[in-house]
Amino acid sequence: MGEAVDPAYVQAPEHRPKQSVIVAEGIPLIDLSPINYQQEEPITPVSIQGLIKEIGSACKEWGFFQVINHKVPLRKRERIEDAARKFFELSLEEKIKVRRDAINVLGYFEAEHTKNVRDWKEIYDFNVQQPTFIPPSDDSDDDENIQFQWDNRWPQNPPEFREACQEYAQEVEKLAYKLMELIALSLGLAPNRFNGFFRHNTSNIRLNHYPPCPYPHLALGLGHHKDTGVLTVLSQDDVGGLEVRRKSDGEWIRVRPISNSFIINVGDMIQVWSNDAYESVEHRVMVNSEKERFSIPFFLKPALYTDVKPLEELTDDNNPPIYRAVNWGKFRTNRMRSNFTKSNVENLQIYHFKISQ
Ligand SMILES: O=C(O)CCC(=O)C(=O)O
Ligand SMILES: [Fe+2]
Repeated sequence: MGEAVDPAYVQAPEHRPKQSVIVAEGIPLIDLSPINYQQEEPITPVSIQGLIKEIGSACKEWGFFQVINHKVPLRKRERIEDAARKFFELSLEEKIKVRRDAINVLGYFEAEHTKNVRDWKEIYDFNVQQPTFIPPSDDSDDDENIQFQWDNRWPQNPPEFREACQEYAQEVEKLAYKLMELIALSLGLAPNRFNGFFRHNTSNIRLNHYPPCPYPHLALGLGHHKDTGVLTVLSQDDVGGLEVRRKSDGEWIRVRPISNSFIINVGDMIQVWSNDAYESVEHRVMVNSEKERFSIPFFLKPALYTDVKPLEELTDDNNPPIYRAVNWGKFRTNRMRSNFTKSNVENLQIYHFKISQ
């Protein structure tokens, strides 16, 4: 990545980062110490009314919050961070041995596009569960319906990479399910209401590396987007750069790094299940010319065969469903194609599933 500006990375003027950064009050900070997410039984709502309220209003007002006292062991988090750093330090030649391609959707990739502009980053993706592979339902009207391969592609180096990734995945997954119980309760649902959707889940973890960028005022580490899945649990380092679109006024707000915390955000599927009670909110990542940055999102995602539609308990005559069913496998496949290269068509977005009123 030289000094000359590569037009592939240049954002349209309205999407370029602003020089002044608003940190303001920022997204809500929620203390999870009232729950013990290690226990197997669903949480009992009585003792945690306050927490459920906080989660509910954070989901409604921001779609984002930050959690502390989450009980994911710091040691495991540091271990995967260290493995990620060592992996990205390898030569490009080494890294492309596990490079993603049009069929293998997991592994290393350095040419991601978001909304058809190239992101200033490199990534590594792995699935949390080795899938019992269930293809998106037979789709004869879709001539681009390719059979993707979902096998994890582990690099040889650093040697501890695979173990570090898998250990961390287990811990962060437990946290994600506990958060789903809290979110269910905050919507007035039974805590285990969402459990059934994740038996053959397609959850994945992404390692993000944003190298220093010589023209940070023109490019973005990651262009503005919404997360397509159910829930994201993100670990960011202390550099900062993540910005969230504030719902109240549309301003971009910087998320302040807090050590040993996680950033949680609602994805498109919660938006559909909740019939817009909780919305998936836009976010993006700024880069800077001095420091590289690392982040590790865990994306909770349902089984490929899941039809996601507004939950019956949350809809009635006065609040009719505003979405038709979204088949997760098809939605994901379609989006995956568009992340791969620059294309001339608009990406499939969740609003395309809105029932016209
Ligand atoms: O790097 C970050 O802080 C955010 C990453 C993100 O939003 C994503 O990978 O979807
Ligand atoms: Fe994201």
